Amino acid sequence: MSAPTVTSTIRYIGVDDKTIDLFESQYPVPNGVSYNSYAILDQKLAILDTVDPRGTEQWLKNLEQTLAGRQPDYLVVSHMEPDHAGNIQRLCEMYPNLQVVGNAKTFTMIGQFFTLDLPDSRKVLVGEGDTLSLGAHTLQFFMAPMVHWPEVMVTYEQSEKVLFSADGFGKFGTLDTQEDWACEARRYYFNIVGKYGGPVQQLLKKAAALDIEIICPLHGPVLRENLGYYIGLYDTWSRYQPEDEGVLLAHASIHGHTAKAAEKMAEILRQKGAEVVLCDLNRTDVSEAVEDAFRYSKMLLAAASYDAGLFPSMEAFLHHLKAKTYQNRAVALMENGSWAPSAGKCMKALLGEMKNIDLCEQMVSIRSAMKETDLPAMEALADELLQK
Ligand SMILES: Cc1cc2nc3c(=O)[nH]c(=O)nc-3n(C[C@H](O)[C@H](O)[C@H](O)COP(=O)(O)O)c2cc1C
Repeated sequence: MSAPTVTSTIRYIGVDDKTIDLFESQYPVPNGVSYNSYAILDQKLAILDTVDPRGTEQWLKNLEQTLAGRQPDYLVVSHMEPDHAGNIQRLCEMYPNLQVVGNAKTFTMIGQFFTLDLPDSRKVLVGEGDTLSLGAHTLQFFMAPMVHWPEVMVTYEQSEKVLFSADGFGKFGTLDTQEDWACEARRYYFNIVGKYGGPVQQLLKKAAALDIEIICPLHGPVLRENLGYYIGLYDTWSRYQPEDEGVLLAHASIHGHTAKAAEKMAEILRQKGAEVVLCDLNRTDVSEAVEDAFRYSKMLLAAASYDAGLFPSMEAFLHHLKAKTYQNRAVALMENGSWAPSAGKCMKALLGEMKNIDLCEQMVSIRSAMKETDLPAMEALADELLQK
């Protein structure tokens, strides 16, 4: 396995999945994903989370190698989503003396997902701040409801100062992927956890009271250096504040004219000194567009009218943004229509359902193809957006 050793007594036993096409059946993961699972070797041996059923075979091999003939005493369940909980039943059946550590909601979900009749003697029910000694290691549990799902909890190991952060600080990409952390962690965060900024803030407050040297998430690399950087990004993201000054210019064109106008608009904005990311919503996965919408301080949307409404890729994008509680951004609109433009009105209505959107008063309305005569209005819209 391409596994990191977390510490000499805390072992990584997770697996890389390079063959999955869509994570959670909707997110493309060109570099795959890792399902992280850990083992703490002490007088008592604890396993922290299992893996997706797609990784069972490799995980069992990693587990066997790490156990080296020992029996695990505890399975700590941070999160019941099947990419982590998929092997709970299997593990409990393999080790009849294994005790499962979870909160009340964990055990309800175990009953829902599995046909596993765990007697009370095999359940260790924990609540906020409870501890469990393994010998030299002490686990402390903190509830993190809605840092993705309601039963989520994180575990802090006191002696080695390790935070097992559940889906928090997760990232797409297998562990052997060489890439910048922030890009795929940001796409993961906003698309998967993004709706739950408030609960993430609550968790960050709890984490601030702990002395953390290592963060072990359930996806992506173990973080052990410069932790302030990662925690700072999570703080910015979960407060819905922009990470960078700049404009996401997202366009939805049918025959290319709206796209051409968007490209011209990008040129105008750049000439005025703005950082611009251009996104063709028809040809870019919406999770990438959602990521950039949250990353930047401003957004300009350019869309074709369609059947007295809005071209579907733009409509879908705005629905995704609303679902992830997009807010606190300045937005400008460009529409295109050949007989009765309707895109602008539709975009305004969808943006009107979001919180704290500072919409430009001006809107550029193009008839079929952008002309020289459209340029003054485009310049003026760019100025208005950049002044916000
Ligand atoms: C199926 C279809 C429906 C359309 N519906 C409208 C409409 O309701 N109102 C309108 O003004 N233009 C409508 N249009 C025209 C588009 O908005 C047109 O493609 C656009 O003006 C040119 O920009 P584009 O090259 O980016 O597609 C429609 C086009 C298509 C193909």
